Amino acid sequence: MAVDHAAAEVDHLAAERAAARFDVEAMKIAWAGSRHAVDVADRMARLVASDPVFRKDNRTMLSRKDLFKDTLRKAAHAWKRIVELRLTEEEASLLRQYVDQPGYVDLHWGMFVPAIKGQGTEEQQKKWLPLAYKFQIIGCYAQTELGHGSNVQGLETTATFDPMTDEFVIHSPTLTSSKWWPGGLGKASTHAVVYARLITEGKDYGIHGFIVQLRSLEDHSPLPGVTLGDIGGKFGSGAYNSMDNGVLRFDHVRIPRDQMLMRLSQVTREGKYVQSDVPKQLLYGTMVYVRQSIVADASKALSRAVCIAVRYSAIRKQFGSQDGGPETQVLNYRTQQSRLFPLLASAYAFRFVGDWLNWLYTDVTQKLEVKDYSTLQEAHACTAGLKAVTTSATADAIEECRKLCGGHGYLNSSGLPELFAVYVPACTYEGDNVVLLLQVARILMKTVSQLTSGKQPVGTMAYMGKVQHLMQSKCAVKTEAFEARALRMAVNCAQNIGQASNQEEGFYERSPDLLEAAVAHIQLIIVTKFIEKVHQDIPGHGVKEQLQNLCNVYALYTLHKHLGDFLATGSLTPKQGALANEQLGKLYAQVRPNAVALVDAFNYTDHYLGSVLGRYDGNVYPALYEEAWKDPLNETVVPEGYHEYLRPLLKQQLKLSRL
Ligand SMILES: CCCCCCCCCCCCCCCC(=O)SCCNC(=O)CCNC(=O)[C@H](O)C(C)(C)COP(=O)(O)OP(=O)(O)OC[C@H]1O[C@@H](n2cnc3c(N)ncnc32)[C@H](O)[C@@H]1OP(=O)(O)O
Ligand SMILES: Cc1cc2nc3c(=O)[nH]c(=O)nc-3n(C[C@H](O)[C@H](O)[C@H](O)COP(=O)(O)OP(=O)(O)OC[C@H]3O[C@@H](n4cnc5c(N)ncnc54)[C@H](O)[C@@H]3O)c2cc1C
Repeated sequence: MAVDHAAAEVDHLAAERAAARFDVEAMKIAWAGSRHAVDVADRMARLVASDPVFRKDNRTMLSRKDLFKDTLRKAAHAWKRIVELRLTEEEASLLRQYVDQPGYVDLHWGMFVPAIKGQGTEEQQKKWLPLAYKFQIIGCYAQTELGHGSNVQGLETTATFDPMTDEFVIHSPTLTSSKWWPGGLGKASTHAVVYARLITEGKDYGIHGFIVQLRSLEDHSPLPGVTLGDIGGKFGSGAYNSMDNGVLRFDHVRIPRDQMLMRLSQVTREGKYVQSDVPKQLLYGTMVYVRQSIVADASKALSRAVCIAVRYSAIRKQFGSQDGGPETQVLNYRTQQSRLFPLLASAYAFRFVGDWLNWLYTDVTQKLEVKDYSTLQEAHACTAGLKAVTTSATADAIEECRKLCGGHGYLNSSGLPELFAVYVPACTYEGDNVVLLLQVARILMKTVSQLTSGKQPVGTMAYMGKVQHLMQSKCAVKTEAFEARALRMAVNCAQNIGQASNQEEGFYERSPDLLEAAVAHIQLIIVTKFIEKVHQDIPGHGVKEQLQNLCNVYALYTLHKHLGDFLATGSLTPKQGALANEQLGKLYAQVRPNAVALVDAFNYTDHYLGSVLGRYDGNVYPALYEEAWKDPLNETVVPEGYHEYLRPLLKQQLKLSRL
């Protein structure tokens, strides 16, 4: 008798859900942060999913032009809904998230508005923000150039003050000074915050921000002296190609003096440069803001990939029966668990450290308002380091999830190829991850060098103050081992640098080790914040226990993966390392019955997930089958090109065989 495999698979997910040992609704709250957060997210996700304009299942089949137009249409429709329904800022930003299509709107709200808020004076904010809030202007963030991205101080665009006319002249003196990459610049933006070298009274004062109009507000044509366009197709089909990353050149474009963002420093009517009493690093404030939102974004991308891979692994069966009986769900294979469950634990870890980072950012911002700059370095180190570690781990994890889904994971309809292609530039934008980790390493070296002077490190570096204890002690398998590993790696680097002829040379020579020391420090932060989370009062049957398990999985997996560091620094013995690995295997067995419910707690709609493999109902095979027929190649039974290229070939073979 023919078995209806499809029906059996659906039942599988129901059985998985029934077997879970915790309250999924309560876990949804723990994941989202509050009952309110669950409800708002749920409402916005459903609003998007039920609206045909937000359809995205055909995205990978659209040409670049059609995809871009579709992005404009979705952005306009989203704005219309936001206005019609009078959505709050929180609701509007969730709605944009669930539309899930990168576009100019991300840069407008994500960087242009924050740059004006952070670096503009009150009058400048009063003038420009209402225009931006109502979309009467569209803005982007034009910092990176063809020749320089990481080295911000090396940018070449100039803004020369002309006291005769009270204007700045914005100019691109070389090809390499062309702005290159800014999202939304290529086709959509009317304005940009442009970063350029300020020159006044013949002196170069370095990089400053300027608001520059690029396109006419009448017909969208470029203003005189402005050359701009899109920089071309990017990695993957669909994916980040919905974004118009652009190129921009200026030929002596004049802007009024008051379009220099003047909160941090000013140029007077006479052309005098006046530095405010705020640290010049605040120029980098927009990047700090975006880096913290990128960390929050990492847990979203990772949880999506893991949700697809866990549900599909519960559906997919291979081997296990020689006599026609049921095969084994691939989720039951120990290897599948040891690859997948650490990623599930990482999604939760990144979610909680992202919440903490958001708290830190808010705290630092409030301190800045009362001119307390003491936590600026901590904010920079944490945002840069966490951005680097979470995005690298997430990009690798999405690719691992694709492999965990076998052949079907390679299909666009699995959602994983597009998710990877959209996500992977996060390792580069907003600061290349290596460059950012070296920033963390510099701060670590500074902290180590100050230990002897008795200066007590604070914040996430406070553990380094326990140097006497951590350099000597044998550690139990818990946070202390992570602290000892991070501190000892940093101290080793500092000692090696100290032996070089000069500090800079030593830093350069030791930079590969410094990267690893920075990663160790950031992983300590992630583990610590996860532990702090599970020590909180978390309501709901079994929820705290599940989070405790995942926290242990994250810590022990990280330990296992970097065992070399722990052993080389003597932070653990080989025996402890082996025990930790034993323990990890046992934890996987505890995660197994809860795995499907743990990804259900992310509360993603099928629309947002965008994956036939990750469907909530588990009805994978009919959906895969149906999806295949939608491909444009299947519009005709006999393919285009048959008469030109296949038929002559086949006929020729026939003639040859008759010879
Ligand atoms: C789908 C929808 C999703 C939406 C959800 C949201 C996601 C949103 C996605 C948006 C989509 C992509 C959007 C991409 C947008 C770009 O990519 S915009 C361009 C980003 N560009 C970068 O990140 C460039 C990276 N480079 C840099 O940040 C800096 O130049 C570097 C590397 C930090 C070097 O800075 P530097 O001033 O040359 O040199 P350095 O001597 O190292 O630093 C000087 C001092 O400043 C300090 N410092 C450096 N940086 C900072 C800082 N940021 N803060 C405070 N202090 C700092 C240093 O610690 C140092 O301190 P001291 O030792 O003197 O005390
Ligand atoms: C999708 C996307 C969107 C973007 N959006 C924007 C935007 O909206 N606005 C904007 O202004 N920019 C944007 N960017 C640009 C982005 O910020 C830069 O690409 C990024 O900062 C990296 O700089 P880079 O390209 O100069 O890389 P490079 O610095 O040239 O990196 C090349 C290699 O050199 C290494 N390297 C560089 N410096 C060092 C060092 N000191 N020590 C050791 N190794 C080093 C890097 O690790 C990397 O391996 C975007 C980029 C992408 C990919």
